[in-house]
Amino acid sequence: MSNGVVANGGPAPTHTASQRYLSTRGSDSGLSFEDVVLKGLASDGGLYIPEEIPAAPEWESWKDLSFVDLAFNVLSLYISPSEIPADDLKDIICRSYSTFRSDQVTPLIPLQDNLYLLELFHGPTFAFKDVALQFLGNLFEYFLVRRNEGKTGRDRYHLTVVGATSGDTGSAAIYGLRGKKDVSVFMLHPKGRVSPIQELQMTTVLDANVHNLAVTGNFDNCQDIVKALFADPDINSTHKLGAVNSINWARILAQTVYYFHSYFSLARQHPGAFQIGDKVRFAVPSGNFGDILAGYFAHRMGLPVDRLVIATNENDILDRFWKTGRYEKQSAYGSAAEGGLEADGVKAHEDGVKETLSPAMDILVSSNFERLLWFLAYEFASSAGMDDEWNKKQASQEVARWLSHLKNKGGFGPVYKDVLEAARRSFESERVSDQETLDAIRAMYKDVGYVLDPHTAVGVEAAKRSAARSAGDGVPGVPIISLSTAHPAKFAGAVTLALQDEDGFEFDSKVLPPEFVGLDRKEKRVRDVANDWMAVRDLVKDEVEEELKGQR
Ligand SMILES: Cc1ncc(COP(=O)(O)O)c(C=O)c1O
Ligand SMILES: N[C@@H](CCOP(=O)(O)O)C(=O)O
Repeated sequence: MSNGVVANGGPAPTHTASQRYLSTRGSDSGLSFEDVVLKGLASDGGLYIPEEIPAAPEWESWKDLSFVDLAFNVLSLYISPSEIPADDLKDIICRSYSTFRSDQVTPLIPLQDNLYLLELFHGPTFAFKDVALQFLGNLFEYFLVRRNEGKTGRDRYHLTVVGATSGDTGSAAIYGLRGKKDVSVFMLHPKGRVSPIQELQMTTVLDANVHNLAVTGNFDNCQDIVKALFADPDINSTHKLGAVNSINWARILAQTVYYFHSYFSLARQHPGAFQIGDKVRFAVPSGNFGDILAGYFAHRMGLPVDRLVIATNENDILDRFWKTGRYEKQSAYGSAAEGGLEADGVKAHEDGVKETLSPAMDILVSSNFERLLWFLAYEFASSAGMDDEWNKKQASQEVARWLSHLKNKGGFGPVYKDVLEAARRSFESERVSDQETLDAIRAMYKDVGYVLDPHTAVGVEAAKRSAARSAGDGVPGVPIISLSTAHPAKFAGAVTLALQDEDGFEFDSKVLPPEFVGLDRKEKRVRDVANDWMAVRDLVKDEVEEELKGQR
């Protein structure tokens, strides 16, 4: 296909056909939006990407649109009316954002100087995941109602969602899917390694279709179990597995909207001073690389992005890649885990993951990085002057090779110089320690009275360093939008640690929203499971069977 593409050139947009999708590892191509949303992960283990990135035509004219209308325009570039009629898509979008507490959905807050905070936590579970998962929950429901029309009993398409969470995806997915017909949800979290509020948000949801599994292990173990289930042809075909993690393309797509929205908010806040067409920088607290990848897509669609600043905590595989061109689970230049140390008081597990104050980013391997790698490899292949099919094939082969090295040897790289240079043209990266996170929370509270959550603080610290670097290079003045990915009340421990000695600070009155009060007195449901994908597979099968018996 065809229309309005920036990735590979092509004619002007007409947007009558949906984008087609391919797997980053090359085995699948030509899939529809509905196929990739329901399948989640490709059968070769790859992630789905659009075959082309559409240019947003006349995006400048979207400046005064509401969030919902803007979302409709952005999503329509990827979903044609032949796949979801326009009125239905509008209805799905409206319902998804009617659950948010802010009428702007994702408001932009001026913090200081040229620094702005994009508050993404006004959805039901107080984290940025709601923006995509409210939409994805309604999208699943829409496709299932359509597929199951006139069908009864075992003929109905029943989706078995399996997801891994370090805390936020879990509750957002559960709130997006609880009580929905024809869907069961299994969320795996690392036992004891999510914050108390996050755990309560998940385990106090008692709907029959919601199943919380506490895995003895870390987040990467949970993610590996999910990927092993998707790779198992048996359960995948008998149980029609679905994904809610950012491996699901719909997650990334929905998140591109707030990059556009915040850009326009900035223009509206500064008429005259900030013109449409001026560049901005985005700083993004990063773990699985989904949120910042959405920014990359917005940029490729035409949004004037100067740089995307990756902000990692001490689990810094991304930062190390941007500095060295190597993507390795263990740091070659020494980590607390290798030395068995407790650097800066950070607990390092034998598995290499460090337990930090920003636990949602305690990730060894960032799954969405694979999608960026494909585009970088594609750009590199395109310089050889061959046809587009060849370029795509080359990119997929390269990605498959890199990912196989990651799996079998624990890493790959250094990548080709051109690939790293292309990565550095769009992105820069920063690593922020726990101590620096606490300092950032404290400084922002002292300076402007704003309470940052620890993940957001990692982003803000990175944003400030990025601004300082630009000023040093003689190019000051680019506004920076730092993404605020969670409400501070979700991470009481870190926030209290940072602010307990500040005059007048009191967590319950200053930070805690009424929605969290009394959560710990509610009934909970959760099952402990070993770090063993086959045990999880058997449990999922049994539980789905029970659920279906109860319904039919
Ligand atoms: C609060 C918070 N901030 C940042 C991140 C990192 O986002 P991503 O995994 O999309 O890079 C997460 C988890 O995904 C999160 O829950
Ligand atoms: N930080 C995440 C980890 C899963 O990331 P996802 O964006 O791929 O779902 C979480 O909160 O669960």
